[in-house]
This record gives sequence, structure tokens and C-alpha cells, in this order.
Amino acid sequence: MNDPVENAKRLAAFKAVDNHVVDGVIGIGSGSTVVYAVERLAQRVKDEGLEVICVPSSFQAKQLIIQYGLKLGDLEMNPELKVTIDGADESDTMLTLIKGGGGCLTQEKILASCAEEFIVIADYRKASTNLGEQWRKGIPIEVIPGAYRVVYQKIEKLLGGKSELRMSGSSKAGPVVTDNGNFLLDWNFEGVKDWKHVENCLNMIPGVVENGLFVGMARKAYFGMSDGTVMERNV
Ligand SMILES: O=C[C@H](O)[C@H](O)[C@H](O)COP(=O)(O)O
Repeated sequence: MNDPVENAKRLAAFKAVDNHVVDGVIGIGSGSTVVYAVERLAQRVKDEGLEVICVPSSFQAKQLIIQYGLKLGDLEMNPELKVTIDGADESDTMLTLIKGGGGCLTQEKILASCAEEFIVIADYRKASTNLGEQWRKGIPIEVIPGAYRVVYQKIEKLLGGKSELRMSGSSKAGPVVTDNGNFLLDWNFEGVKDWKHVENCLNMIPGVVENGLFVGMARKAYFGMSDGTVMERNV
């Protein structure tokens, strides 16, 4: 693979699947890095007879599971996950994450919360010291459509910064609609020190469904590097 970023994603994903997946129920995150994790899972099922049931975090993840011929599960049938493997938009050194750049944060957070282990896979661009160093698009927040305006006013009053409604771009007029039929705000924060406080504060605003800050959930992350190695971070 010639593209260093894609190569890095693949290395991280393969290593995480090799080190953390055993027979059982697996949560499948969303995004471009997770594609490689599903590819590796399918290889291991074929080559080693690994027996996994995969619970998707999004429409995209469900399609991937089906495309690779893996067993599809859901949280009603399979509420306890051995491990959830997922990408991230940014991670600080404590594995505080920003997620939801692809709009799938709510189901992702649910899957992370149901797993014995939550493992992050990403390329080297996502590894920061402090959040906001690399990811400039703000913190994704899923909101009930009719409440988007009052929610962003309240966020600015409570926490400062600026929020924007995420728009679809040229593919559709109007805002992005999540897998749950909601809208997304991207909140550009300023001067945050306590991420747990912010995560809780955002979720207390009526109309907020979930936010893309994952604080204290991940204990291990694999970052594929441009030199072909994989950097591991543990907390
Ligand atoms: O909503 C999307 C998810 O949180 C993704 O896991 C995140 O955006 C990272 O995606 P990628 O692996 O494409 O960088």
C-alpha cells in the first residue's frame, strides 16, 4: 500500500484485531479505519475459524459486516461485548477522544460502554498531546432537530466557543441527518481544561442526544505511524 495514511490505518487495525479479538461478541465502530479491522476479522474467521458475532455502530458498520460475510448481531440479542474496536478523530495522551466526524457518535458511545475493552485504532495524525491540536472541526454533538438552535445558544452561554450546524454539502440541500434522524452541531471550544465536566455539561442540555467526547472510556489505542510501526498508548 503506497498511501502512508491508509497504510498506517491498516497496521493499527490489524494489530488491534490480532491482539484483542477472541471468540465472542465484538462491537464494530465506524469510519475509514474500521474498514481494515473488519477486513482482518474476516481473514481470521476464514483462516483460524474464529467465531465472532459483530454488533454494528452505524449503517456503514452494518454494511461492512454484511459485505465481509461476518455474523451480524445487535444489542438486544448481544448486550455484552468482549471488545469494541473503533476509530477516533483525535486522542490526547489520556485517551480522551473526539469522535463523530462521520456522524456516528451515539451508537459508538453505546457500544464502547457495553464492552469489557474499548480499543482505539487510528493513524498518526490523530495522536495529540491536547485535544484541538490536530482536529479543527470541533466536538460533534447529536441533537434533536427542532432543538438545534436552542442547544447551540445554551452551549455558547454555558461553555463559550461557537457551534455550527453540520451541513450536507453538495450531495443534499440542508443539514446532515444522522442514522438516528437527528442533526449534528460541531462545537469549536475554547480554553477547556476539564473534559469530563464538558462531556457531562453538554449531555445535560435538553435536546442533546449525545456528544463526541469519550472521556475515560478507552484504555488502549494503536496508532499506525508513517514509518510502518505502530505506537501503542495505554492509560
Ligand atoms: O463518526 C465517525 C466516527 O467517530 C469515526 O470513528 C471517526 O470519525 C474516525 O474515523 P476515521 O477512521 O475515518 O478517521
